[in-house]
Amino acid sequence: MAFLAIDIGNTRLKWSLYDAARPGAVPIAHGAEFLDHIERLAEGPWADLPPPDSMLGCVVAGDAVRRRAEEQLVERFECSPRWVVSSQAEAGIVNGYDHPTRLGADRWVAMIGARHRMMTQGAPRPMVVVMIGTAVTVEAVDVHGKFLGGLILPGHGIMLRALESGTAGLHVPTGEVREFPTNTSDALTSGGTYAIAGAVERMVQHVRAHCGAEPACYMTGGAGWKMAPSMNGDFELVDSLIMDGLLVIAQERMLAG
Ligand SMILES: Nc1ncnc2c1ncn2[C@@H]1O[C@H](COP(=O)(O)OP(=O)(O)O)[C@@H](O)[C@H]1O
Ligand SMILES: CC(C)(COP(=O)(O)O)[C@@H](O)C(=O)NCCC(=O)O
Ligand SMILES: [K+]
Repeated sequence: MAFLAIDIGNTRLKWSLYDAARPGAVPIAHGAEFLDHIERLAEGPWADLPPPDSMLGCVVAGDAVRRRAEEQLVERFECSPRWVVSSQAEAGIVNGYDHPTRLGADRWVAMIGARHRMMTQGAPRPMVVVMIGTAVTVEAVDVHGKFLGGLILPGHGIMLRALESGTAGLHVPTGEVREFPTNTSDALTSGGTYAIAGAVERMVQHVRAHCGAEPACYMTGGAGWKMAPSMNGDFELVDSLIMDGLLVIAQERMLAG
């Protein structure tokens, strides 16, 4: 029962094909396409794949992008598209958002993936779940799996473009992360990196104070590896957090009939 998981963010579509919708499954194949290249999937990376029996995805890019992905799915696999919508509760997470369905589906699925991982690692703990994609999100989840709330920040690229377009003198190549930057490139790169690291540190403090326990901290997203060396504390970098969450949800829904 092959299963295809898809995550469409604001920059790239990521996909993973598994032999079954089972948490912990190893992908048979996986890939990522920038949104401009979605039309290549059916005749490119998907051309020689065994067709999945089902799929589940999350999409936060617009409706037009979602439709282009659905066209590829139907063209290549005749597979009915199914997309996760954030809800009141699913797979161990309870949604504390004012309007639960307005929470980005990628954030919801990543928390579900993180909670599942944390429960396999030992006793339940609160969590901080960080996603470094086009935007950066920093979620707080208590020991019972309640999503308390989260931060949204601009990602590295958006921060740099905002500074470039809002100033006369900030057009420079990417620099290095330095504690005390002494040139414009390093100052910009370090500023962006420590803005994210600082926001994450604050959320860790908030969770520690609110929950009275040390949170388990997970980080994911296309630019997670860039942030990892600059993070304080014990962050586990898990590239597959969203795919893991999709596997958990797909299996639970299958078991529920
Ligand atoms: N191969 C790559 N080369 C350069 N940057 C990358 C690459 N992959 C990811 N990134 C960085 O990660 C971000 C996109 O990550 P991703 O998780 O795909 O975002 P989203 O989910 O928002 O589409 C980009 O903004 C970019 O900074
Ligand atoms: C915050 C996001 C833009 C992150 O998108 P991404 O960086 O993964 O492309 C996305 O999850 C979103 O559009 N959320 C809806 C608003 C919300 O979660 O409150
Ligand atoms: K994402």
